[in-house]
Amino acid sequence: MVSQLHVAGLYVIADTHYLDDTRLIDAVAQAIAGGARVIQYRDKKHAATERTRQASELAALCRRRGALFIVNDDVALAKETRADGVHLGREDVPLAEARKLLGARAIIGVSCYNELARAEAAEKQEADYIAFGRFFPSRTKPQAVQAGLDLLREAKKKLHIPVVAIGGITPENGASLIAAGADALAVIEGVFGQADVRNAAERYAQLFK
Ligand SMILES: Cc1ncc(COP(=O)(O)OP(=O)(O)O)c(N)n1
Ligand SMILES: Cc1ncsc1CCOP(=O)(O)O
Ligand SMILES: [Mg+2]
Repeated sequence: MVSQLHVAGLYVIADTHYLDDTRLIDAVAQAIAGGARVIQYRDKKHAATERTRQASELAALCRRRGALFIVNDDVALAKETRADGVHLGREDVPLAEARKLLGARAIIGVSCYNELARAEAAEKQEADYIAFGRFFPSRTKPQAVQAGLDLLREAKKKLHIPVVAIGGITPENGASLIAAGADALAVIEGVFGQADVRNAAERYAQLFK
C-alpha cells in the first residue's frame, strides 16, 4: 500500500447507466449525506468532454464533503480531475503504468474477481486496495464471475490492504461480507437504483457501526 488514504465503509459507484446527468450530482450528494465514504465514477457511454465535466463536478463535490473520489478504468481522467485514485480491472492499464502516471499518493484499486493469487500479486505491486466479486446475483453486471465468503476469509489472513466486496450487495446480505472480512462494500443498484438514495446509503452505513 502506498497511499495514506484508507478505503473502508460504504463505497458507492455512481454508474451513469443508473444516473443520468440531471441526477448524478444530487444523487451522489445524497449518498454522501447517508454515509458513503468512497465514490467511484463509472461511465461506459459518454464522450470524453462529457466524462471530464461529470468527473470534475463529482471530484469537487467529494472534496467539499470529505469523501474519496475514484475514477473507474480511466487513469488519464483520474489525473485530469485530480481524483484521489483509479480502479483498474483486467482490461485496464497495468497497475505499474497507472502508478507512474498518478504518483505515490494516488489510491489504486484492483479488481481480483474470485482470484486470491491476483490479489496477492496486486498487493506486492503496491495496490492500495483490492476488490472481489460479484458475491450475489447482480443485475448491473450479471455475467460477473461468482466469489464466495471463504475467499474473503482466506484473503483477510493473507492480505494487509483493504478488501472491497462487490456485486448484488443489499443491506440484508452485506453483514455476512463484513463478518467474513470485507473492509468496504461497493454498491450500485442498492443505492442508486433506489428512490430514496440517502436512506438507502444510511442502511448500508449502519452495517459498519
Ligand atoms: C470497487 C470495484 N470493484 C470492482 C469493479 C469492477 O471493475 P472491472 O472488473 O474493471 O469492471 P468494470 O466496472 O470496469 O465493468 C469496480 N468497478 N469497482
Ligand atoms: C462492476 C461490478 N463488478 C462486479 S459486480 C459489479 C456490479 C455491481 O453492481 P450492483 O451493486 O448493482 O450489483
Ligand atoms: Mg474496469
